[in-house]
Amino acid sequence: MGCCCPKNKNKLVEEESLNSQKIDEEFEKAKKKLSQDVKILLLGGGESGKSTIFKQMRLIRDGEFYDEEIDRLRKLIRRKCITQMQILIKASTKLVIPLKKTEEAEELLKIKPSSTDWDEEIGNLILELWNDPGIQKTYEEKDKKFHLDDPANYFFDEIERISSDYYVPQNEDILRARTKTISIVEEELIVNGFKFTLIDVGGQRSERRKWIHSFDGVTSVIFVASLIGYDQTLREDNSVNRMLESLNLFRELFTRSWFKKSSIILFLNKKDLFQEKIQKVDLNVCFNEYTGGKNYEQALDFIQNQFIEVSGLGGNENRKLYPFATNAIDTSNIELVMIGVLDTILRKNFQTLY
Ligand SMILES: Nc1nc2c(ncn2[C@@H]2O[C@H](COP(=O)(O)OP(=O)(O)OP(=O)(O)O)[C@@H](O)[C@H]2O)c(=O)[nH]1
Ligand SMILES: [Mg+2]
Repeated sequence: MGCCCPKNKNKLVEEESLNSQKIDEEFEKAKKKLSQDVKILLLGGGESGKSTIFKQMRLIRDGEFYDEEIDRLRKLIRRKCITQMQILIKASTKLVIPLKKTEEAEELLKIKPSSTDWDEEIGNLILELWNDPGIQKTYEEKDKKFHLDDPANYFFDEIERISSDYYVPQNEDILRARTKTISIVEEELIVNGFKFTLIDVGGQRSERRKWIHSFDGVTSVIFVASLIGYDQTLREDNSVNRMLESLNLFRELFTRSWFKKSSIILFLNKKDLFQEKIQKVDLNVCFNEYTGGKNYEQALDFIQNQFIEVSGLGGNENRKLYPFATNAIDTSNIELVMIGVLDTILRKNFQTLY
């Protein structure tokens, strides 16, 4: 029989803990050097939250957004308020939902968002319409019957502030202002003292063929999937469910073996909106076999397992999938998660040196 006397056992434990302490110390020393070469690619379907995570990283690095960006974003946010309300008005007509504020609706439809300067009258129109029960009823039909940007209600609720002459977009507004990514954006970033390169690409179908150019030398992929996609269809194809598209895309990453050597991190994003949606829309609209009802944890677990299953990494000890539930609007959540992600990536890189 092997040695089992307490004295030797204690010695073994001591040696093991000394060893792991030594590895930790070496890892801390190597961390700075290793992080220089870390290249992380954000992948995932359209509107999953990649660029919002990218923006958060820049915010964490710089502490604020630049003035010239703020000017552009003020215009973008106001333009969005007009276009999103126009979508709601048109949807109400299509769904035959009567409005009380028909004159205001006609006025707003006449505005050309890209060539009109903002004035407070536009803000008043939007406020009146947002308070119209017909518009509220139409809003409840979004996702099921038509597409609207996820944060549209946030901007409408804030319309008086946004409409004011003194309006300066706050970080919360900027993080919610959406523009579809149509290029590849690469930036050197810093979290917790460690530099790395983050790459953001467009997630809609037409953008994906550009991805291949970003794959070179990638240390890690953060795959971003929107948790609320289970009752949404793609903007680019109304017959395809967003969650299923995201799972297919994820499967493709593994079947094509593009990232054989990279660590794959999964961000199950928009957990804040998911928490609300799961109370109203059952996950079984997308997955027949789901029986967990409105329970957030069960629903989250179920979705996570779907991703683990398609990756085929469930039983693979050498190649693990690292899942995180995230809220890309919440700076402290993203900072905390990124510290964990970087640590995981660096440790993996470190292990390959030995
Ligand atoms: N509430 C909430 N909104 C989010 C979250 N993540 C992203 N959003 C919003 O969702 C919208 C789409 O996010 P983007 O970051 O532009 O999505 P993307 O993946 O870059 O989209 P593409 O560029 O088309 O591929 C934006 O309005 C974001 O503010 C989240 O975790 N919570
Ligand atoms: Mg984007």
